[in-house]
Amino acid sequence: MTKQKVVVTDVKSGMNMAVVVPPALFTAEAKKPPLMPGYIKISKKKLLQNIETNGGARINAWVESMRASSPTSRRKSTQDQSTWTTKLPSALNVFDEITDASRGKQIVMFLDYDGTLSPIVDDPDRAYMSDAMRATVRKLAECFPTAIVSGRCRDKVYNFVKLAELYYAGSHGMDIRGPSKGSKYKKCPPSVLCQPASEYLPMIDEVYGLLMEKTKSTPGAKVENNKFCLSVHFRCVDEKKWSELAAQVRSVLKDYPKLRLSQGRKVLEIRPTIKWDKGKALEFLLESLGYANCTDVFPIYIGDDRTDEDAFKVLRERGQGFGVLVSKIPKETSASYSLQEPSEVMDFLQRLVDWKRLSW
Ligand SMILES: O=P(O)(O)OC[C@H]1O[C@H](O[C@H]2O[C@H](CO)[C@@H](O)[C@H](O)[C@H]2O)[C@H](O)[C@@H](O)[C@@H]1O
Repeated sequence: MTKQKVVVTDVKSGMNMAVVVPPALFTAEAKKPPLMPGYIKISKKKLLQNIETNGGARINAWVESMRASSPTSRRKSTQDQSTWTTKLPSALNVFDEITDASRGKQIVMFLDYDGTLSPIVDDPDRAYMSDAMRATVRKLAECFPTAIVSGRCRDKVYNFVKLAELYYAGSHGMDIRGPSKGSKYKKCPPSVLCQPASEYLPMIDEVYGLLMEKTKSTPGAKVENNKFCLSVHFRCVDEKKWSELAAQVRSVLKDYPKLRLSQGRKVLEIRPTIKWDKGKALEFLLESLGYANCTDVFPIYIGDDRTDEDAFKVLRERGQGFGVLVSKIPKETSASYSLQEPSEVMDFLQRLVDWKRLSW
């Protein structure tokens, strides 16, 4: 029997899952045409009921989702690739269209860090950004207000980027600070601008301790404290141990209903259930910069991860600017354009700088 891949959101954990299930679990909805090659849209409620009653497979669903979050887990077919580039053209190929659309408007740049400005590496503590990328981002920030929006703790991402003239939104946007010096776009003092989850700090610290203890028996697992959220990395965990790790994380989180789980690239991300994400951070930053109700603002958000989708969606809903997804493989996304990897991101940023300097 052929198995099928579907994307659902776990209503209890809030986690997006791409799961592989046998056709017996599908409703008639599954017969509708797929959204993207290899994916089928079905009733989330029905699928979750089916999953829950079909062997109590919550942990299995997590593991399937963990597999799906690995870029190498999907084979690239020629059809996938051509659908992908038709649906999401390269931002480099349509550069003139982009600059035409922004004419007369204030471009504001939002950049994710891992996988966007720095290549994905095994050790999260060694995800360095190249000097060339740093120099490009520095020039970019001279041309446009620029913010880094990351799942990482703000101090940590600052220590990688090391540019004081930028805005930083760490912990998936739950910790926002303005430029500490040298920005002509500084509209506010360099103090902390927004920390909507500060009451969760003690809980996050407690859960960090529990997860460290619980996961220490799983070789390769790494828990990262991102201040207002936590990351449990499984990039270096043997795939055979993923269900063990998922069970360990689940056993801790079941006692913390005020925390939710989402997923990034080979990482389980734990954060407060508050309605705040990278999309809200983008809106907050636009407001701080004085562009809240402006029609002539043109935000560009570049990111590679599921958590960046919240920001892409906000841009679509506002009908302003656009999102650029950094990915070599097809993904469901609300972004409008794509770039394949950080080196292409650097080329795109450099072209924006050159274009802006020509028009000065
Ligand atoms: O929003 P981001 O800036 O993209 O942060 C998301 C997570 O990025 C980091 O993890 C990812 O990059 C690591 C280094 O390349 C890689 O080892 C890991 O597998 C990726 O998931 C960061 O360590 C996490 O805390 C962030 O949540």
